[in-house]
Amino acid sequence: MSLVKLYDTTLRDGTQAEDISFLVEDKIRIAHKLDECGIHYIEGGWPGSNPKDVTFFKDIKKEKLSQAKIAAFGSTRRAKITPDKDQNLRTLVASEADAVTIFGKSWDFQVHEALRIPLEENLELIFDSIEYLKARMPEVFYDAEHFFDGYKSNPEYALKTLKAAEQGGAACIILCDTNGGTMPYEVAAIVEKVKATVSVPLGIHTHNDGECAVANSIVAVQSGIVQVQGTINGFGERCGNANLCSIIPALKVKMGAQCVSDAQMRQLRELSRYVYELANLAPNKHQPYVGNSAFAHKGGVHVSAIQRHPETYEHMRPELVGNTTRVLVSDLSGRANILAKATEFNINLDSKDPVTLEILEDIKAMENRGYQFEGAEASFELLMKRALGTHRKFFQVVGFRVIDEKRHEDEQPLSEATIMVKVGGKIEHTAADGTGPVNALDNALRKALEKFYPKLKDVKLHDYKVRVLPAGQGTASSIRVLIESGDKESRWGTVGVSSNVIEASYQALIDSIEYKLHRDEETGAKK
Ligand SMILES: CC(=O)SCCNC(=O)CCNC(=O)[C@H](O)C(C)(C)COP(=O)(O)OP(=O)(O)OC[C@H]1O[C@@H](n2cnc3c(N)ncnc32)[C@H](O)[C@@H]1OP(=O)(O)O
Ligand SMILES: CC(=O)C(=O)O
Repeated sequence: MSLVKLYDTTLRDGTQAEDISFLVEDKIRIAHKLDECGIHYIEGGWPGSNPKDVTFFKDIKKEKLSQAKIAAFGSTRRAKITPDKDQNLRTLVASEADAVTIFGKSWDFQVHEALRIPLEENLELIFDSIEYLKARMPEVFYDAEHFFDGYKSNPEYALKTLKAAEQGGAACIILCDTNGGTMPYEVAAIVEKVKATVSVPLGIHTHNDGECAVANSIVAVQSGIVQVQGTINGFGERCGNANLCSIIPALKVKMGAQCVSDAQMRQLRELSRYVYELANLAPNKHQPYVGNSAFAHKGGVHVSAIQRHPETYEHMRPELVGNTTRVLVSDLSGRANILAKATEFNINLDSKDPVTLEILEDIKAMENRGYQFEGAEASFELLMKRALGTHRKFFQVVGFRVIDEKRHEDEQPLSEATIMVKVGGKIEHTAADGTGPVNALDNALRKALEKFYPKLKDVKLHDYKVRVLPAGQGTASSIRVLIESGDKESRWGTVGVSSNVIEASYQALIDSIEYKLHRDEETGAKK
């Protein structure tokens, strides 16, 4: 299959998503990453919309990209004025972008309702806006907005709008499923009709309202489309755009199409996470191809089989997109899960070793009480060490007390914790306050232990999640606390369960500190 050009609109349509906004500096950084990953066109924004997008086009001119072209976005001219008087078209030219993309109406209903102009006049808008830009810009693309809905409503008129774009000189006409409700079989049939009418190369731009954006893009490529528009992680207006993180491997691995190199595709997971990070959003762990769970195996039958051959439960090798196979441990585990985890932690276990069965039974009993080890791999590693007798007790908590006090209804509550620990025969008794009882307990515990283990100063609490487990007993039901801690080298998760939230937090905090001390000892890190 021939080359499919990738056109990324994360910086324009991506920012039309609720919760997503990028600073100009973020946009420049993302543009560099997209360029490194082999994206052919990067739509930087709509310069006629806001000063930030104008600045992006000014600033990106000073940057050196290895291959990507920068595209500016806008609409056809407004009615009743000539293109040279249209501020939007003028700012597109002033952007000095490598390419320009304008959208225009294909659907008679939109012309009547959104533009409120005669159908013929819309054809003029499309034709002369493109003609004007074509004379001034290196490359002009035409986004045929609502094309599929327009075609279904009035095929003759929808095709006429494309003819106007072709006559105006568009280098590529992009068929848009703007409302995102088109089905894959409709895309295939309509693209065939378009190919019989226009000879300009075609592109596709789909939205995900019917959950078919990726499928629709793939079908369009199968039907001969040569440009695919989409966004990283599928960010975009309403339910989002076609997700390039899924489209790229689908094109390369499944369809044998050329788009980016193998090395560039291996950066896809990193690119996905980079964009989440700059958007200040947590990555979607269940995202196909690049998510943490995309190649994570939980069922014992699956884990046993993938160890015999990964293709038994993986549709492709995760390394191709920079991802990895993961094995989860839960009450759905069998011996294979435990053995795989042991290997990951450099622990020697045999499937026939009674310890393996003991660990498996412990896990199932603990999960039954509400523990969950999927996000708490550090607690699981400690559990294995306890079963194997390799767990070392670095300290002993003799006791603790947490006080939460509100002295006046207008005052913030005060939290204070005192703790007594024993390390190698020495007793340490400390107190600390905190923004809440758990924070106070964490501060007191670390204050007591830092004297003996100064590296604990590096440990930070990154995430704290509390889940009330369904028991139907109101405040007497069990509480599960999941903590994510980290130091300069890595992050790790621990878990605690109790009917008392402080006790559950305490268990997770103790595991976190014990994990850090074990790991430092094993890696030879200085106290
Ligand atoms: C399918 C898509 O995703 S298209 C991209 C959508 N993205 C955005 O809208 C984000 C950026 N937009 C903006 O900053 C603003 O909407 C602007 C600056 C572009 C325009 O702002 P305003 O002039 O205040 O117009 P408003 O936002 O109300 O939009 C309606 C106007 O757009 C016009 N319009 C809509 N589509 C088109 C089109 N394809 N060609 C020409 N004009 C169009 C309408 O006719 C209407 O103009 P009118 O009020 O003179 O009749
Ligand atoms: C152009 C565009 O963003 C759309 O039609 O959805």
